Amino acid sequence: MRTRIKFCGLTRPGDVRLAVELGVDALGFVFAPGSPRRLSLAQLPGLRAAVPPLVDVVALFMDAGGSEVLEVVRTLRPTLLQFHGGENDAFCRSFGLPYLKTLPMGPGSEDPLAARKRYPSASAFLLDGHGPGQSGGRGESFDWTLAPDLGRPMFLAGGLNLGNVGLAIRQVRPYAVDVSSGIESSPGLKDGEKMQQFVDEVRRADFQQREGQQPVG
Ligand SMILES: O=C(O)c1ccccc1NCC(=O)[C@H](O)[C@H](O)COP(=O)(O)O
Repeated sequence: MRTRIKFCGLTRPGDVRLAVELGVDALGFVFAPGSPRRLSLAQLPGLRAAVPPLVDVVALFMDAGGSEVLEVVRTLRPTLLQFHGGENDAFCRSFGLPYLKTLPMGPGSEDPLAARKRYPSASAFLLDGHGPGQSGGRGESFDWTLAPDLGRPMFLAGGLNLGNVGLAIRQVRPYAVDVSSGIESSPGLKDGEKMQQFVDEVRRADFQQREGQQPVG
């Protein structure tokens, strides 16, 4: 199976267009308070217009109120929601869209096998490197040997970059990899070269898995 790719924290239509050209499967747009990647409603039409069919548009929230989520859903028309905070399953599913639930994997985090039981409606889980209650997009990795089979598609996130994503895929075999700061020149501004190289590394790791090859170098 090929590893799906989600780029998170996009803020510019040009970055969106390049991600689409590179074949990225899902694009994450951040609405978390205090994030350097947080978008205003005014930015959304231009970003949305840059996404063609068959690419997922993911709206990411962290403990937002229902009215804020609804306003973004109306304006952005996401295909998936991502909840990063302490939202419960009833809230996450109340918008009538499939959702991803982020599970923190940093120090002090709950066992993900216990945490997933509280989200029976989640379409997938995203394991991220930060601790409970913290924001993401900070390049924090975690011990991948702690990533269990959650019985649903798993997105691996936290500190991925072009230097480690191949190893992550070989070791964890996630459904998808999710990256934000590892493909940026500064928070919110994606770097075209890094985006391209990240995708190349994922494709290379998938090819090696398929062909049973050992990595070179
Ligand atoms: O990206 C943010 O600024 C952000 C703020 C608050 C909550 C979540 C946030 N991002 C979550 C993501 O999905 C990131 O892609 C994920 O944490 C991975 O980030 P990175 O370690 O920088 O690749």
